[in-house]
Amino acid sequence: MITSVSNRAEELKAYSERLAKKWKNYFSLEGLLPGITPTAEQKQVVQSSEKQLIIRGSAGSGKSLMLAYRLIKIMEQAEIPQRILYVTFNQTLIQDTVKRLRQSEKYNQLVKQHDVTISTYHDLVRKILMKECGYQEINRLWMNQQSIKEHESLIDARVKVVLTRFYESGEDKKFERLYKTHTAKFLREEFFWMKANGLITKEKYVEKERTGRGHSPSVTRKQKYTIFHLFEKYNEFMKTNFKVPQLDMEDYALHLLNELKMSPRADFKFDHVLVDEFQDLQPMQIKSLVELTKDSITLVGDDKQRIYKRTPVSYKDLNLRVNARTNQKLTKNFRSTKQIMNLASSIQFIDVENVREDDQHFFREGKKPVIKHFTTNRKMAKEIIRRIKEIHQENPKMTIAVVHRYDKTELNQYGNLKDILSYEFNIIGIEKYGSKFDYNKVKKPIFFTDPFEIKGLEFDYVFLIHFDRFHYPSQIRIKELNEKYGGEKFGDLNYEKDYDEIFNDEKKLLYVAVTRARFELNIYFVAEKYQRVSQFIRDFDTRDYESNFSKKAYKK
Ligand SMILES: Nc1ncnc2c1ncn2[C@@H]1O[C@H](COP(=O)(O)OP(=O)(O)OP(=O)(O)O)[C@@H](O)[C@H]1O
Repeated sequence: MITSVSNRAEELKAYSERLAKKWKNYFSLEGLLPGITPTAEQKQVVQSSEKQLIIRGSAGSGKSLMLAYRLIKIMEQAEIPQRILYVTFNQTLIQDTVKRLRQSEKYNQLVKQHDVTISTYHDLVRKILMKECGYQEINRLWMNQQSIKEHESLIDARVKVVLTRFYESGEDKKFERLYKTHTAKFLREEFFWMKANGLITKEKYVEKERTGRGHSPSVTRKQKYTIFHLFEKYNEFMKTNFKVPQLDMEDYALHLLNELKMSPRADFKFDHVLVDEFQDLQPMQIKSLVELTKDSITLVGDDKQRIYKRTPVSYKDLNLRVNARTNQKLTKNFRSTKQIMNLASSIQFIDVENVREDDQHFFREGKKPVIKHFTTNRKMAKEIIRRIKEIHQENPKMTIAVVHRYDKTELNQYGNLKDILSYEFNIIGIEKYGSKFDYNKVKKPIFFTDPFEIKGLEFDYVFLIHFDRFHYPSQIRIKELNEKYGGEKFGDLNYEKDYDEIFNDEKKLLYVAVTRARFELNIYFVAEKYQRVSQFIRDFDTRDYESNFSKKAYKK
């Protein structure tokens, strides 16, 4: 009798503890941000109390928004001040995140009680290394296409010095000969790949198969020893040849991991880490963020939007335990119309699931996207100007982006589309994304940008131009590939694999660009004949778009 009473008391105690825990973890999402009523699946990912959580979902499903909600939840439920880190890809996305969070009364109240850092990965690590670990000046890295290219060219030049010294000193005689195609640029790519994946010991590098980057030029096992020697020489050069030791962009994660290994209880660790656009972080960068976390980590992303090269990794190697509870998905789309997403989700990739997202639900409907052919730039410009003026007449505050693929020199040339549009509109770059504009002005703002710069952002109307076979896929990339192989090499398995990979990457860029549009998507191209349209049109179902040319040839 006595035992049974005490058992019951135990049971009751356990029950009330479970209930209390449940209530403690319960967090009300109502009215946190104006105009937003989270869906049941969104609530579920915010409420999750998993210490490691990965949230996936197609473009516009509210991943970034739910990450912001999780940040607020963490702050509200904490009994003592927390150190919280929110990592996003670039400066524009930081501004956008802060702007979004500031709209929440609750965030404004709570943020004063906690230590919240919102930063890009590289800025964060730079700050930790300099402020906490005694590193000397580290140059700041900007996460945009142009700065990344400049950084890569700088490193190419340094690798070239190392390579020249290697040959001129006669040291090369002691090693397996490299091919002519093993240029400084190739070596830099190889070194970055090694660092990004943590293959920094001879054994690991020699054993690792080549994945997630080009297959050319080929490298024999013996040559890998030569390359590893050059890798060590390069690292030494970066460390000792300058007034202060230099870091390349893939060094950051390795240095941070090293510091964390030396002091596992480091003060600079965070209680909670939240990561947006995690598909574009490298394996070692993700690993370092996992290690930088004391309590919880949430990562959100979409593999279809991966626009920077990354090797497929096993989560286990990154110390991430992934199962059904820790890996969640959002399926309702809040940004784009059903018609825009129908077109976007028919783009076929070779490295991510190609399911036409039938489980996806939509918040809004609209016109079918239009693909239009023009014979001259002027004619296209005239149509863009006409349509934008029409949109502005209805609502001058609508955000509009023209997404081009000009390179830097083309952009400075006279007579390009930017030039023509600037007579009518205030042409602005993506760095102004968070700015306020005076819409009463005659010249209204329109964004003129390339697809790399607009990940994570959204616009009411998108005009995607250059949808021809020279720009999608970029013929510059195909040309570089052909140079590597000494011409087109169809029939050569490696060439074909690399060729397909370029197609795949370029399709992801297209996916990112088209999924930025909220209400309307216009896809334009200029060519003598409409048959010069991008080959990617073949992925689309002809019923999903309108065109001013015959679609017959593109029917599947
Ligand atoms: N429940 C909701 N109610 C209303 N609007 C919502 C809701 N969820 C998300 N949105 C809106 O949908 C848009 C897309 O959200 P968000 O930017 O978070 O998507 P995402 O999945 O991060 O997109 P991407 O992968 O393209 O970065 C935003 O304008 C957001 O405010």
